[in-house]
Amino acid sequence: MDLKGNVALVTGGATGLGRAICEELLKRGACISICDLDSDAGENACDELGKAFGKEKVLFCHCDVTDYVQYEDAFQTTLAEFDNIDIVINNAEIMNDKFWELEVDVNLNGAIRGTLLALQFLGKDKGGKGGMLINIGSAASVKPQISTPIYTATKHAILGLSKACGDSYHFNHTGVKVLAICVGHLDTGASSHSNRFTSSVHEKAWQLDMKGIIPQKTDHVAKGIISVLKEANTGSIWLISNGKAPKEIPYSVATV
Ligand SMILES: NC(=O)C1=CN([C@@H]2O[C@H](COP(=O)(O)OP(=O)(O)OC[C@H]3O[C@@H](n4cnc5c(N)ncnc54)[C@H](O)[C@@H]3O)[C@@H](O)[C@H]2O)C=CC1
Ligand SMILES: CCCCCC(=O)/C=C/C=C\C=C\C=C\[C@@H](O)[C@@H](O)CCCC(=O)O
Repeated sequence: MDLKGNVALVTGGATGLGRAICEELLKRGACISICDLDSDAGENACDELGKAFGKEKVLFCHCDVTDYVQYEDAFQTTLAEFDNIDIVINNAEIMNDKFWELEVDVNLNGAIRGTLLALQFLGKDKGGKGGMLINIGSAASVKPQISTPIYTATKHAILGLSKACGDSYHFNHTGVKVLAICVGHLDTGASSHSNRFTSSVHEKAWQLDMKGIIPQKTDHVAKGIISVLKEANTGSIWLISNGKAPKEIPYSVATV
């Protein structure tokens, strides 16, 4: 897919899946703004990707998604550098139920801040040109991860946020397509720290959560995300897990 001339802002873009997404976007001609709390990793990613794809195409903005003002500054800086923002990817996260208030603030409140800012900066009803907002969910958005109930709660909430904001009622006003892409386990090696669980019972449950899981390469998932970007309908939910191709999944709710 050709993304020439598009500008994407990616939170948590310094490492892991976020960085792989940045690389795939650059390969397709987009400019990227890496927004991350980790300045060393962010500057490093900016240098390396700038060398590979052109310095003028890559920007690093130090940004803590728990801080609305910093997050808004990142949008302003990106706009000043590239003149437009077409794609926003809410990817930053932590998985640590021991620090659950921070976990909620990064994973859920951070995605809410990113959603409000994307609608403010991209929304046609706010003078923008429309665009696309991708919220990165997890397999834990649709199947409870019993070792980390609070992480599970944050990732379930991503679906409600994306479905409601991505409804065609809102899209007709804003021109901003909203998708949730749920990702299964990655081979980033981030999975094994024991100090992310609230008790030894929860830590033991991790073995059950990991049963039958095939960890995925970040570049496989990043490619999958790019492949659904343009064709997906607003409000749709996608799953990329166990190394398979992306598939659209239904949003199940009881009749009310
Ligand atoms: N690692 C896995 O197995 C899975 C990951 N996911 C989802 O994929 C996405 C990416 O995960 P990974 O690449 O594994 O994460 P990671 O831990 O490798 O990278 C997360 C990035 O977010 C940044 N970050 C953390 N807190 C931040 C904050 N307050 N403000 C700005 N940036 C912040 C970190 O500095 C880091 O660069 C997340 O949304 C995660 O929930 C979903 C399923 C499985
Ligand atoms: C059936 C449920 C499948 C759930 C898939 C899922 O979401 C799995 C996630 C697995 C690992 C996530 C790791 C996240 C790591 C970051 O929180 C970490 O790199 C941040 C460093 C701080 C820390 O160690 O706490």
